[in-house]
Amino acid sequence: MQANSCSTVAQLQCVSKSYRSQRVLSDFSFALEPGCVTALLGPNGAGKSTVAGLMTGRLAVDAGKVSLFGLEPRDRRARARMGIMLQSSGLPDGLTVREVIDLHASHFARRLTIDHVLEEAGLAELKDRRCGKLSGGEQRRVQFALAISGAPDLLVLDEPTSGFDPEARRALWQLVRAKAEAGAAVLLATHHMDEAEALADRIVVIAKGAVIADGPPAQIKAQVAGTVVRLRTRLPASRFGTLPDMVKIEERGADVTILTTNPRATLEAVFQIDPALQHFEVVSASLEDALENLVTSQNVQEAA
Ligand SMILES: Nc1ncnc2c1ncn2[C@@H]1O[C@H](COP(=O)(O)OP(=O)(O)OP(=O)(O)O)[C@@H](O)[C@H]1O
Repeated sequence: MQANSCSTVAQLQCVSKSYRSQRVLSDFSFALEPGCVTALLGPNGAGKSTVAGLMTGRLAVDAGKVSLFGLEPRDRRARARMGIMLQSSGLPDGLTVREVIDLHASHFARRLTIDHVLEEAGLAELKDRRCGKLSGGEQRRVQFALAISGAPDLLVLDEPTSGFDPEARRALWQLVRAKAEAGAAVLLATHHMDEAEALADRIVVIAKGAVIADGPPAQIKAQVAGTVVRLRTRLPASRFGTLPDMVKIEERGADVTILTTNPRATLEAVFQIDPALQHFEVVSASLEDALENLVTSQNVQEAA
């Protein structure tokens, strides 16, 4: 992905941002391309919402430049091409679902029809319900409906599926993919690995306000090349505390799970400690393990 590609939808160039004395982003650069879901992944407080806030013009940079469709992000012409679903945004309790979508969509020249939005967001049956009487998950769906109602070229979704049941999550993922396939650029801020893996064409991992990995989901996984060794042992996990190439270890009863970068060396050491070991398996690390590994190794490098 070329940061300066002419097809870039949104771009942060060498951006810095602090809240009072706390520096959240330093010299941060990042760009979004059309037709691509970019997941911004990272631990709590990494700066994901701050990146989304700067890109959408809700926050102002201290230094550096943000451009949206080649314009200032607060420019009305740029905002007209963007749909946003934030972590928290209230809906008017007294308006029905249809009324609130109608009201919101009326600000956009290129709006979709209300019936189309209701259908796409799976809200047709709830259209006459007052927003104050919706469940948390249903309110999130209305927020998604508002985000797509102006037929945006850029969709910014901050933790879009929080409060969703598994079926509703998958339904929203399908809708988001369809928007990207139709050409929209999608920025997805999340700390759910399964969400990033299911949805994203590209994952950008940030920790402490810096990009520590950027690539397709498979590449992020391969970058760590971690392997999980699972054991069932009678020994306490503390006996395995200093295995070679071990990234982390977890114990649940007799089951011990070890994330390692060298399964052969780790297993050889395990057998030396527990020669009677009968039950073990070796599997590829999940994206979640890969992320944890990346963030941990970044912290270790910083401490060195
Ligand atoms: N308005 C604010 N005033 C002061 N500090 C803030 C403000 N907004 C965010 N921060 C701080 O900036 C840092 C980055 O916050 P941000 O919300 O961007 O992270 P995040 O990656 O989105 O976190 P989360 O996953 O928890 O939503 C955090 O330490 C947070 O406490």
